[in-house]
Amino acid sequence: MDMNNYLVSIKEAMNLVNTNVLSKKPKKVLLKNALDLFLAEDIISPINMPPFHQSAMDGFAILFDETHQNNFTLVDEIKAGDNNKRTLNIGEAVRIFTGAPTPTNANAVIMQENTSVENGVLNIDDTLTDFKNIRLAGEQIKQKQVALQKGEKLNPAAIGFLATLGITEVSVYPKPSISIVVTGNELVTPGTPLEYGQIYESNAIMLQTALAKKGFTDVTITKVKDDYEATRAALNDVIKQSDLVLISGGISVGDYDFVGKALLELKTEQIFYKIKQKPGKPLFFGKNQNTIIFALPGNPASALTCYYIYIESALQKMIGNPNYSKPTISLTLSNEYIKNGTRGEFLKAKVTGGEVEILGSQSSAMLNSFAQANALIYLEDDVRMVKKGEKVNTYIID
Ligand SMILES: Nc1nc2c(c(=O)[nH]1)N[C@H]1C(S)=C(S)[C@@H](COP(=O)(O)OP(=O)(O)OC[C@H]3O[C@@H](n4cnc5c(N)ncnc54)[C@H](O)[C@@H]3O)O[C@H]1N2
Ligand code: MOO
Repeated sequence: MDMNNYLVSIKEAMNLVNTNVLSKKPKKVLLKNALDLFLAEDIISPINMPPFHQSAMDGFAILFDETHQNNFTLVDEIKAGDNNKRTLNIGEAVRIFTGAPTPTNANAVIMQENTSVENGVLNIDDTLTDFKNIRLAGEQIKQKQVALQKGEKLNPAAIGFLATLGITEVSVYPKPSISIVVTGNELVTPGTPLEYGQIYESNAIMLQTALAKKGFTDVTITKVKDDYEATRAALNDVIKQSDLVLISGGISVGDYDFVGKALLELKTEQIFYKIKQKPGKPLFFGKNQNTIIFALPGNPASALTCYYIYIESALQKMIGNPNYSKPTISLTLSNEYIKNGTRGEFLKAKVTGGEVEILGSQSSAMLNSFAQANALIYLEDDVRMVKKGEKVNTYIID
């Protein structure tokens, strides 16, 4: 691995993530486990839906023609679920209920509010039109037609729709298994008193909940000390076990930053290391066999920014989202900001109404303003300042 000083641009880094992360192999899953996953194949309807001509109302199914438009003879009753496949003669009617199969040649259902019955004869106070209140067999979808196409996202309606067709399993791109590895001698789990020199570990729970928010829950967390052997052993394990490894800290140039060296030792292919951006300059992205690896800078705001900008896209690629792009809008800025340096910047920001405000505490070590942010403003490398009233490119984080 070349831990050199070349910085890729933000655009290059985004492209490299998009081109190097591939979807997982499709897998059959039960429909109830397929929410928000993407179809890996077209779904062909095994049946007509509805499967039979169906009454849309409680009332009477009739067979009329131009000579016979009233005074129908009641000959039967059919309720929902009845296995009664019958026909009518002209001038006949059956009592019928919503969802019941209409007589196969019935040409209208009249809702009961518009009828009266006397001595077995049905009188109608309604206009008669062909197939009034009848849901025709196959009118929603016909057998062998494509119900949903490959690449469609399975929302609850899609899942319901497939269930109406009797489908129980679908082939989808599964979610990745994810390992979060947290490095740092100084880190203590919240709940324990701090000693001098220690801080509370917060990146694991932050990343874990960010993943959970997007439906990624197959996550394990490993904590390692700043020790080369321990780091290498932990990374070796998680790389073997996971589709995606997110490492926090230890990726910079300090004497106790062992992540880069360990990844190299484990024959990880470096795709990039360091981006011309603030925060999150020392972001490492690579592959080891089929495992995608991001080594995130330990500074909490840097780690989370990298998650939103790069890892969310990688996750969408992994689950086969065919057309994902980060939700971006151009908004009017409500305050001014002077940018130092030539790195592109992602600024914690708050969108209210049609405007966006750059928040205070932009330090990559701080989360206090990030906690109130719902957006990241992207300023390109060559921007020096942005003024109130200017339009800025804003990524919505939700
Ligand atoms: N000589 C240089 N030093 C540094 C550079 C540089 O280019 N040259 N880059 C700086 C930048 S920018 C960043 S970002 C950090 C990244 O360093 P590491 O990824 O090696 O992260 P650590 O040193 O382990 O931690 C940085 C910071 O974050 C705190 N931290 C780490 N993990 C957690 C956690 N899980 N929960 C809460 N806080 C965490 C850690 O205590 C440090 O304060 O390097 C700069 N240095
Ligand atoms: O790149 Mo570091 O993430 O700015 O603090």
